[in-house]
Amino acid sequence: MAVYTHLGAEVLADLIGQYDVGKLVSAKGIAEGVSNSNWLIETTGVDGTGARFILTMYERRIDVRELPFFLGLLDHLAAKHCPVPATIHDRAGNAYRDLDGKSVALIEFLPGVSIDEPTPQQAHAVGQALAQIHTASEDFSATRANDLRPADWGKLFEQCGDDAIAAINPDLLAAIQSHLPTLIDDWPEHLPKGTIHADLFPDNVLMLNDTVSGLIDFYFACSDIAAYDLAVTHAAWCFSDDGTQFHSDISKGLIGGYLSSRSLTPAEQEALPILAKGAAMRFIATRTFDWIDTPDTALVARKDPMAFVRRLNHYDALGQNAFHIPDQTANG
Ligand SMILES: Nc1ncnc2c1ncn2[C@@H]1O[C@H](COP(=O)(O)OP(=O)(O)OP(=O)(O)O)[C@@H](O)[C@H]1O
Ligand SMILES: N[C@@H](CCO)C(=O)O
Repeated sequence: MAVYTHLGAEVLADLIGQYDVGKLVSAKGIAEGVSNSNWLIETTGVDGTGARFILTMYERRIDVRELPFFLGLLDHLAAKHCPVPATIHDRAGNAYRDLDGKSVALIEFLPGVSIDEPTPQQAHAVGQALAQIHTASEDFSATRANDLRPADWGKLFEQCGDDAIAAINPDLLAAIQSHLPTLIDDWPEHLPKGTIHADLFPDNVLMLNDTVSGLIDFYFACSDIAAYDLAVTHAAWCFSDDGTQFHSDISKGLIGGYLSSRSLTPAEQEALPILAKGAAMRFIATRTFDWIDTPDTALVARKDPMAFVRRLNHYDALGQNAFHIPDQTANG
């Protein structure tokens, strides 16, 4: 369920009337997603041939003061022909509006479906699209600090408390205690930074066959290490959901796709194992926090932190061999 607020037909028609998109035809709540309320909006379109949009109401987690960064980034990337939805501005030029004390944005609808089990070709397309947004955002001037860096993972674990963490699974606490200090001490701060998506999971990618039609949900986007974004995407795409199986063909496809559009420096390549362990720890941290914070009777399904402990152990065991850097493109 992800429609937290009821919007009546008149309120919606009045809202859509603030944009040059034709008249409201229908609005359907979208079940996917947990952070915001989303509706699929159909209008008559400016020329009467019909048009579709996504209306997002920002419910929680997102600080409204950060909306200019997130929505400005979408506009910047869309203008550079990256597969991301542009925001629709109202007649006064606003990218977002206030509706009964909550912020709402109207966003371009992109076709496509999220893929659960990608093929290597699809992973290649995802890697390429990720590199494309890294390159296209090089001249995006706005910045946003990443609020989920190694020290922040530590703070989340402190808030949870060791006993509560061990109660989920003793191996969870053991993995945190054995890896977090090194990740904090050895985090490769010197690597090239830029604007990153930071949460490019399969549910945030829309695909039409082997083509990426949409990268969505940029609400963790921030200014940080570019290769960390590749590591996050690797951790998100190259394993079975529960983290028990590593798919090396997907890894090859993803990294090959990334390198086809943006090269990795030798330092970035060398840092991939620690970045990937960090990526796993970032999702262990938020999943552990959410697990403890969300009652097991809640409507929202909790995500298992152990799925990322298994990824962390895999990266720890394989080191550089978890990545597949083709020699001929390695240095651009
Ligand atoms: N621009 C878009 N075009 C087409 N469909 C979209 C678009 N944006 C969102 N969607 C659809 O809406 C669903 C929910 O969007 P999203 O994942 O951004 O939700 P959320 O609640 O904001 O995020 P989260 O997944 O972090 O809880 C997506 O799974 C997708 O089906
Ligand atoms: N994609 C994340 C949730 C958002 O941070 C996860 O699967 O844990």
